[in-house]
Amino acid sequence: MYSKPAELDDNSSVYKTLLESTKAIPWKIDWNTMQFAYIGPQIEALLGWTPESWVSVDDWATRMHPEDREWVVNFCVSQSQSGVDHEADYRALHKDGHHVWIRDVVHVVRTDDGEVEALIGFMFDISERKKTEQELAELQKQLEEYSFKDGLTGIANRRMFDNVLEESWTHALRNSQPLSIILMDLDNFKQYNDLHGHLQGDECLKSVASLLSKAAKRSRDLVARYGGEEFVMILPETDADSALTVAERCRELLAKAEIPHGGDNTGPLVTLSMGVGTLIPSRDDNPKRFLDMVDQRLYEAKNGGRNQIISS
Ligand SMILES: Nc1nc2c(ncn2[C@@H]2O[C@H](COP(=O)(O)OP(=O)(O)OP(=O)(O)O)[C@@H](O)[C@H]2O)c(=O)[nH]1
Repeated sequence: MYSKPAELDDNSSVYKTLLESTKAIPWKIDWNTMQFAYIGPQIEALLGWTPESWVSVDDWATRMHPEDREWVVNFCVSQSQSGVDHEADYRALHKDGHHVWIRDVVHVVRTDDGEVEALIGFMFDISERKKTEQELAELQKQLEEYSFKDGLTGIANRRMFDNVLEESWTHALRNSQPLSIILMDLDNFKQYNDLHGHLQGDECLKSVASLLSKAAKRSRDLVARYGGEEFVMILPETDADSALTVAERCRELLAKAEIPHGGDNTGPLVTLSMGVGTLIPSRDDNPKRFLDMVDQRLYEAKNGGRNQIISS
């Protein structure tokens, strides 16, 4: 039978020093009593609780974030009962009340006849790693938002518009429902920029985006920035009369906002030209042709003297 070399016993103080000088915190739990047989003194520096205060597994479980406790305890108990080494990440409670992210890596020690005898493990402080992970997740979220959002005005961008149009088209086709689109373009905006400066131009675009968002009231309506000084609205399940009502509401809201233009040969206020289109899609149509038709109406509105709505 294997017997431990004598120098291992002699070296036990060396091992103890080594264990207690690592950043990872060693511990041992006796399986029969569920009591801590040992925990490294480093635990106090990490969590504030003295080593002596870790008496039983209950101390371990109660010093855990309530949202983590149930699954971590259940997981660790079931893995240990099956004799499987395992690890778990959870938030441990610091004595002063805040939480510290811990990774507990657990080895199940068994007797020669296979009975679980003890659990030994190391706790690692992974708060830095978790912080980085959380920051990355936050950045990812922002990136997703930026890629579907127009950076200047905060409303949906062209990419979002393309996606929503595709989706609304399919829905309308499947359910034989009307779909409306309003294309809008600010009048004489080049002159506005020339007169008031590009920054003021940007402010104007932001105000228009905000008031258009108020004009589209249903949750499935979408207002997007289509391009420079062009905006677009998708109005699902909306017939021609209702779409015209929304377009008129846009014009009224802009008139009420009274954004001064003041260019030569323009009215005193900023205005919009609009093309409105409605159809119940059939298999012979496609979204691009529909958009071209609405764009043609916008063009007519411009040619007809601007600040007007062409809907048929
Ligand atoms: N400030 C600002 N101006 C923009 C932005 N995007 C486009 N524009 C300006 O919008 C103007 C559009 O000019 P045009 O296409 O000639 O149209 P317009 O002067 O509005 O004339 P009509 O459409 O015929 O009424 C250009 O001067 C662009 O520089 C932007 O993000 N910010």
